[in-house]
Amino acid sequence: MEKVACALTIAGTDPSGGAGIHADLKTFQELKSYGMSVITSVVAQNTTGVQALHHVPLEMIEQQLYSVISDMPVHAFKTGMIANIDMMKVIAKKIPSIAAPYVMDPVMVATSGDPLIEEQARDFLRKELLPLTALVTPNIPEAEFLIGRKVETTDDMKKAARSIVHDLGAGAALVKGGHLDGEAVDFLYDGTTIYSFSAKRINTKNTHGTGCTYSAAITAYLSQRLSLYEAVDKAKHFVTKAIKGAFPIGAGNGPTNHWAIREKGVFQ
Ligand SMILES: Nc1ncnc2c1ncn2[C@@H]1O[C@H](COP(=O)(O)OP(=O)(O)O)[C@@H](O)[C@H]1O
Ligand SMILES: Cc1ncc(COP(=O)(O)OP(=O)(O)O)c(N)n1
Repeated sequence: MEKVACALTIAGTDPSGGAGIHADLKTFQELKSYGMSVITSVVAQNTTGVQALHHVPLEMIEQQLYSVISDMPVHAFKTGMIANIDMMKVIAKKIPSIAAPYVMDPVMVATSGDPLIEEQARDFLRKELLPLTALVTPNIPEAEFLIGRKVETTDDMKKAARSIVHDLGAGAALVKGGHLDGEAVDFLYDGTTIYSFSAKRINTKNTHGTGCTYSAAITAYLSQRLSLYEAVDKAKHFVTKAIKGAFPIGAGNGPTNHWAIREKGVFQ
């Protein structure tokens, strides 16, 4: 029988299709991993922000996890939006039974600035979920929260990546530089070596879903048994292409896009 790489995302939804579960599944599909999902929250949102949140009941999150894990192979998985401590507890309990690399996108606020997780849950995520990861992928504000100090330079980014691994117990850390000026440079620390991944900054406001797409691409490549370095390297190329191809649709920050055809006059 042929083997298929299977990737799972545990996250919230985005009916406008740019972020969350929707971005993750599109990315898995494009990168030729078989995509599966467990929904934590149904989020009414679009390119302008978050309009409403509905949290899936805990027993239903647990049931979805059971349905996937008891029947399907999982070769790598990621988490995105996990809104509160109770949800985190349910997920943390199941993680040890998934024998696959865990990529955490420590989602806290949307690009629009709307909060996606409860204030008190941030500490739980740092103390209880982070040590279970193979990789965590914070942006600058997320890294600042995790280590409790400012991250303003590339040197600070490298130090943050080291702290997240050595002081907080993550398997590896990828600190992303999208929120700084200049080159879009990210630093990966795997416990021994710092690697950098750099791309020319693209002048666009259409970055809705970049973090989701990037961590999903890493998860897809890990599910295909690439090394952590190779997975991040290929995912960086993928997300850069997706930002280049982002759409000026919607009134706010348009979604990233990797392949849909952009013809003059077709969009808006
Ligand atoms: N304008 C941009 N041009 C090119 N790459 C970017 C741009 N903005 C972000 N990136 C890259 O997109 C990825 C996501 O980064 P970042 O914006 O820092 O995280 P998040 O989307 O979670 O806030 C990183 O690889 C970052 O370097
Ligand atoms: C359900 C859900 N999960 C995550 C996000 C964050 O996406 P976005 O606002 O685009 O920020 P980055 O992916 O760029 O960090 C979301 N909006 N919704």
